[in-house]
Amino acid sequence: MAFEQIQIPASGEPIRVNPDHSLVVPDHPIIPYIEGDGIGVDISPVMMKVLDAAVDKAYGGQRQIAWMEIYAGEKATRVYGDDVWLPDETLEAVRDYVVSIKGPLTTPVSGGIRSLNVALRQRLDLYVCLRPVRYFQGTPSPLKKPEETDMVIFRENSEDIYAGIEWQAGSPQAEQLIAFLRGEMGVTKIRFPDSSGIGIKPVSSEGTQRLVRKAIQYAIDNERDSVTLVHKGNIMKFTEGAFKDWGYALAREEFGAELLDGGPWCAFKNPKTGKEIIVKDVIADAFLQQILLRPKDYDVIATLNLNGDYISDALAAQVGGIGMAPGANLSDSVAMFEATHGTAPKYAGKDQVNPSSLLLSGEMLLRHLGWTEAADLVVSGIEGSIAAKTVTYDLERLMEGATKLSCSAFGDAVIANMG
Ligand SMILES: NC(=O)C1=CN([C@@H]2O[C@H](COP(=O)(O)OP(=O)(O)OC[C@H]3O[C@@H](n4cnc5c(N)ncnc54)[C@H](OP(=O)(O)O)[C@@H]3O)[C@@H](O)[C@H]2O)C=CC1
Ligand SMILES: O=C(O)CCC(=O)C(=O)O
Ligand SMILES: [Mg+2]
Repeated sequence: MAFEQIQIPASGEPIRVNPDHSLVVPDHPIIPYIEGDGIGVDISPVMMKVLDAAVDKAYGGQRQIAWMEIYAGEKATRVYGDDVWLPDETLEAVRDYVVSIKGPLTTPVSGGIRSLNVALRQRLDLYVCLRPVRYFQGTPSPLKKPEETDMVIFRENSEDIYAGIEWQAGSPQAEQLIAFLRGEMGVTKIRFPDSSGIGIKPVSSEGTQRLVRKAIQYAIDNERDSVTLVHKGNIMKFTEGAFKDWGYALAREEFGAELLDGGPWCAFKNPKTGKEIIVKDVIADAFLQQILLRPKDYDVIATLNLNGDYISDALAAQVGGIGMAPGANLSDSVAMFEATHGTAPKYAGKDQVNPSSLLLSGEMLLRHLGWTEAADLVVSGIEGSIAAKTVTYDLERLMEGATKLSCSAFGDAVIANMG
């Protein structure tokens, strides 16, 4: 395989995928990375340094990541030319090298380019956005008992209003669609038809089923107690309401769940442990207050794309903020890890922000490779740094007696605290 701009490291080998989707991971896997816009320049080098140190410490030089830079966002326009934000060879590399990691990418509000993050997820059909939310002892939190927040979000990543099918107010397309809706579909509820932009919200049974299947399987494999379908189905009946109905139907038909008290809640026995797993649902607005008041009631969360976006940042705040929140975009074979937060432009290049989101995304990557010893070292390094109260500005400003470290110095503290 030859690329135009991507340099393939001579020292590494690609990861391969077996027909059953399991990975064949060489000792020197080539891992593509996108540096990212804004604070990407701060956190990505720290992430690579920390992961390299963890792998070295865990395997004494026998294993090593061969990093391969690939390009998207502003850096891609510098490397490939003015209007190239997401080169085809970046998509090819993410697909063909199977496991990758990215920094955040800027999306302008209102006009300008569409989200490159959404484009990566859609074009590679990375249909699960997996965002675990856990508490690290000592992290400042607005909650009295932040350790009770322990949830894993499965956010549908390929459809919903987030797919970006929309037309600007006053455009010929918006006018044509509004005329069609009013003239041929009998729609009378568009309050200001002459000045409305229009967005479309596709939600399918196929998209819902594959997402909810993954969430339930995760609950089985990780011995979790419940899966909650979060939706706004009372208002958006045939999109969010259908998500709930299709999710419950899948739990019954594929996992043998039986109705509890006449339903719709249902439950089945975990085939691995015999323990009951409850499948339940909650309306999204109520959920946002319950995660603050009764976080212990929630475990694995399956939700639609936009809800998942909001819920990710809300839950992150409960355990210390989006500087601490990792994630992964997954298809059945390809995995692209990324932080939950964005490019935080006001901090770009200042070596200030918390790299933990990306470090913990890297920790998920190591675990995905089966390199659990190295993954555990990243966790212990972060735990040790927080316990020692040596933290970046976002945590320091909320802690008493803490020492404020730069982004890169925090990475060094994580390395020093491994073990
Ligand atoms: N997956 C992706 O690539 C994502 C990209 N984006 C994009 O990022 C851009 C900026 O979005 P914005 O809404 O400002 O959201 P951001 O997540 O970039 O930043 C919002 C605030 O969160 C805090 N924060 C973010 N990252 C960190 C960190 N690593 N350490 C400590 N604090 C952090 C900062 O808070 P404080 O000011 O209190 O210090 C920051 O001002 C947009 O273009 C958006 O589209 C957004 C989300 C995800
Ligand atoms: O694509 C973007 O710019 C924002 C994405 C986002 O907020 C997210 O995935 O959590
Ligand atoms: Mg978001």
